[in-house]
Amino acid sequence: MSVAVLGAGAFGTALAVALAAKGPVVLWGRRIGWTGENPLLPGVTLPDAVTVTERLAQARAEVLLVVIPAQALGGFLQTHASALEGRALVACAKGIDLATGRSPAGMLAAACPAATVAVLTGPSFAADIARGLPTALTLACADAEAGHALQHQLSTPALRLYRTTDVVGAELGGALKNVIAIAAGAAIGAGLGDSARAAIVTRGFAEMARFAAAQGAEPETLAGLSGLGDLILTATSAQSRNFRYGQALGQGAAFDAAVTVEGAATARAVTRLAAAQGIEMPISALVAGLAGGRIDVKQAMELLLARPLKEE
Ligand SMILES: NC(=O)C1=CN([C@@H]2O[C@H](COP(=O)(O)OP(=O)(O)OC[C@H]3O[C@@H](n4cnc5c(N)ncnc54)[C@H](OP(=O)(O)O)[C@@H]3O)[C@@H](O)[C@H]2O)C=CC1
Ligand SMILES: O=C(CO)COP(=O)(O)O
Repeated sequence: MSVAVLGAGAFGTALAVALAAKGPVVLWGRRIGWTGENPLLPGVTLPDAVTVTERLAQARAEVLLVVIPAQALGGFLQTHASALEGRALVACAKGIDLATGRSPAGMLAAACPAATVAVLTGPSFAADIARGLPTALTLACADAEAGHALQHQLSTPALRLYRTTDVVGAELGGALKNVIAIAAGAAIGAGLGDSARAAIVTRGFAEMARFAAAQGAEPETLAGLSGLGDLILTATSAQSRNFRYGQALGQGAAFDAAVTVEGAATARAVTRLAAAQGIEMPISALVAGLAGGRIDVKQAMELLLARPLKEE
């Protein structure tokens, strides 16, 4: 099986490094301005088995891992969908597209109807994967047979993939945990304490599960690696860009706009979808307000605490 990774950011590069343990990997980026070490993944030297290219035609593999941020994926597909058609496409981004309300796998399936679409998601920092640290992820594919094959093709001794056919649940867990991680970071940044963070993470998980169930996801998927597992990682680690962005909001500090923070746009996208479906997502709505600069953390907390008392 041949593998190519599309998107040479931190995560794409890390996945290419990990999969190079099993054979040659092509890593495609639209503008590779580096040699030897990707500045988005400092300290990681590429193995010889990884070929880096700016020519998409060189990424002619059977399995393509698509690791382009959710809000950029639509633009990429507009130009390049025909080059991806008919292959096994593994969506690795975590978000919901603001323009269409679709998940990355949904966007791939719409753009490439003859492709087999799967999802790779779960708790994993690029730096950990690239260093070969043990990691467990979820491989989701509606086609159980194809999912089984991909699970084995993409697992390595350090990267252990569990499989599911619940694509919707796996993707929503990964997208929504970023939103809640921003809220957790904001609470810590504003000095509200670890107890407040635990409350936000737990109530945030409740709204993740509520929204996902309404889209047809299995509750077990949300409670697994792709949902709760990734929420725990992202809401508790300063390695997370979403958490750090939230922290900056809580501190009233500036944050580098060039850093990928999927949860900011996803908060807006999910708030819009939830409102249209009558689903209550108070924390996500407040994160959308915070990210849009419409409210500050103090106002957000006042609004949360003023909500009517209710059953858990
Ligand atoms: N980093 C991590 O630890 C993890 C990340 N993820 C997910 O992976 C996805 C990618 O994140 P990550 O790699 O970290 O992000 P980075 O910010 O490190 O890199 C993003 C990459 O996407 C490229 N890109 C942006 N727009 C396009 C486009 N239109 N066409 C082609 N390439 C494009 C950028 O290229 P350019 O420099 O040219 O703009 C850049 O190389 C996100 O959804 C993230 O949530 C998932 C798990 C872990
Ligand atoms: O998805 C991730 C960990 O599983 C990476 O999180 P950040 O994008 O917040 O860094």
